[in-house]
Amino acid sequence: MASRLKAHVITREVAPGPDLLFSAKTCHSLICRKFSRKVIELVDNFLKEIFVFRHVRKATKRSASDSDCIAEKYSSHCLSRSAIPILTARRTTMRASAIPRPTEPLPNTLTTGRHSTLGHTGCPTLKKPIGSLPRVATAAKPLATTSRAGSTSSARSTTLRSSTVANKTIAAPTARTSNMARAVPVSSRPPSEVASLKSEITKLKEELKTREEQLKLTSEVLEMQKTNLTHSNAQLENAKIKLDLVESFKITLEEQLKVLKENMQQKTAHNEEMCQQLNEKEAILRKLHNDVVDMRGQIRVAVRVRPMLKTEEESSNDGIEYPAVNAIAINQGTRKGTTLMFEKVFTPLFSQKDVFVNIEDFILSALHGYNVGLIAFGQTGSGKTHTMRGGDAEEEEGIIPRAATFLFRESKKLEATGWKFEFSLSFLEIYNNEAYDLLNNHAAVKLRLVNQTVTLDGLSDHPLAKQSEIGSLLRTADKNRKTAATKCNEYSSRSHAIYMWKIKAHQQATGISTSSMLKLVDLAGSERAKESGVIGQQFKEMTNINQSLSVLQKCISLQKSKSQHVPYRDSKLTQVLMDCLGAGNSKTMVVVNINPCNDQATESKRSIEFASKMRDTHIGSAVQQRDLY
Ligand SMILES: Nc1ncnc2c1ncn2[C@@H]1O[C@H](COP(=O)(O)OP(=O)(O)OP(=O)(O)O)[C@@H](O)[C@H]1O
Repeated sequence: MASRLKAHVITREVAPGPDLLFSAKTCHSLICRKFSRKVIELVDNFLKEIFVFRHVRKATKRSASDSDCIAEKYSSHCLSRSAIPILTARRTTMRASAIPRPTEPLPNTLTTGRHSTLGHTGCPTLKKPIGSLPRVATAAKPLATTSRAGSTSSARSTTLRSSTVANKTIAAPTARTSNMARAVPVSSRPPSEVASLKSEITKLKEELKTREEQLKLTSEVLEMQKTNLTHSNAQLENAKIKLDLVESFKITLEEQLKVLKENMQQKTAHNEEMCQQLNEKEAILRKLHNDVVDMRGQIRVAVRVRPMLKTEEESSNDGIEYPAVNAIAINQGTRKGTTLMFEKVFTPLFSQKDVFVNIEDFILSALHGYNVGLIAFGQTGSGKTHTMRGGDAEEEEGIIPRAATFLFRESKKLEATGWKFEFSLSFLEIYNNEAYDLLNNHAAVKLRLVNQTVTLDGLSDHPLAKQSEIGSLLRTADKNRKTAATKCNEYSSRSHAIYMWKIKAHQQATGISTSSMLKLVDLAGSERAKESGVIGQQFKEMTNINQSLSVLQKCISLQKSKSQHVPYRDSKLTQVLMDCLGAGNSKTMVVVNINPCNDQATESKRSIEFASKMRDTHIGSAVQQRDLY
């Protein structure tokens, strides 16, 4: 422990000369030799002052000459001669790292007495154990030439060190020794040295002042930084508060989002359920609708009696009676006609719109995926073209343009339930038992009958994206269709016109796809050569018209009698209409047009009797035309 209690107080670290060493042993010796309290106090003060000096010097970089002043102070009058030998000096090298920090407690008081623990547990005169005081690196210059006096001290000075003692002993005279007299006071130093020291002091003072200013500046900067730090801390606090708010807001939003998601999921599920129910109900509705249509008859027949024309004012029209809403009887003079029942009887009072409203359900079946045929039948001039094509004015529009409007309107409604539709149009004319394309410069169309199915080679197909596109197509067809003036009709159709709609439908949800066909047929009118007064080409036309209509009637009659062979092949007209007449799976409606004039009663009666036959013709239930994949 004693070795740890060394107190190295180095004066020569600041001034050239030998180092002064107070070892634990020295202190111990000092006390054991019963130095007076005064001496010990002096040593104590010296130690303190040197300690303070070291710290101040470290902080202010004071010069070595200041330490000389301290040494001089003590050497001049403080330590007794007997103590000097104890304060031996020796050269010591101290590590810079061992320099005590300014916070290190100062040595306080040395104690005297035999029972001191100095040398065993540490120096009791110092608050910090002496041994813990560091060594300080020093230069090796002699402190003063007078230090040799210390080496000649009394017999009690036993710890003088080696050969360097004479040069290294600090001038530390005591009051009791004559060595004091040998100490060199400042006043006795050479003037040059004093001037140098003073200059050094002045420099030190200036440096101290500079340092103090720097310290002040640094303090101000520190203060500013403290203020900034406080400000930053306040900002940080604010940011933390905001972050907390944002966090809580985020949590609230997340909770709301969660609730919304749950609601959305529930509503989506509910929606899907509703859609499914809607689809199911729509399917049921369709089936019911088609069942109702099917129950009305195999070939549905309606009769339309046109009004009297201005050219017919001289004729009478009292021969036709309407015993019931769906009944008609045509009298021939005084002979009462048979009352016949039909799907519908349209009197001359029925407008174009009224007629269409009564048959639109039938056309709707085409959107539902069924093949549908609507045929206008009747003698020449009875109003077939008027019923099917109509006039240019909106209220005069016939079934063909109204069907276009209806199909687009209804398809939009069905699109709400997930259906998508594609429409395309083809217009075919059968003139003199040959087929032509009414939308392609009257190009010839070749009919091929394979397995009860007719293929129309060369017939152009025109996609229809908008309802407004139908107008130009109809005008083209009107222009290409053969008409001529006859005695019976100023604009008599000399051909059969078939307006064909191809309808493709697809529903994403159910995966159902259908391809159906709607045929709107404006037949040429049957006529008698005598009445129509046609000759030449028109006679040939009339013959072909009558022949094709005769085959049509024959096919319907044989279909009704469930004959094994129905001669559809005998005419191009019956080949094209085969699927509407019983060989296929179409829903078919025939509108029989009647001339109201009494003088046409025979022909009108023949027409309704044929219509009645058609009504009884079984053509089988229509089948939805689903696409198979
Ligand atoms: N319901 C009606 N209301 C008013 N006019 C009509 C009606 N039906 C037909 N007409 C008129 O009667 C005339 C003959 O009609 P339309 O040309 O349609 O007969 P059609 O049966 O087609 O004759 P064809 O077989 O010779 O072509 C036309 O002038 C037409 O405008």
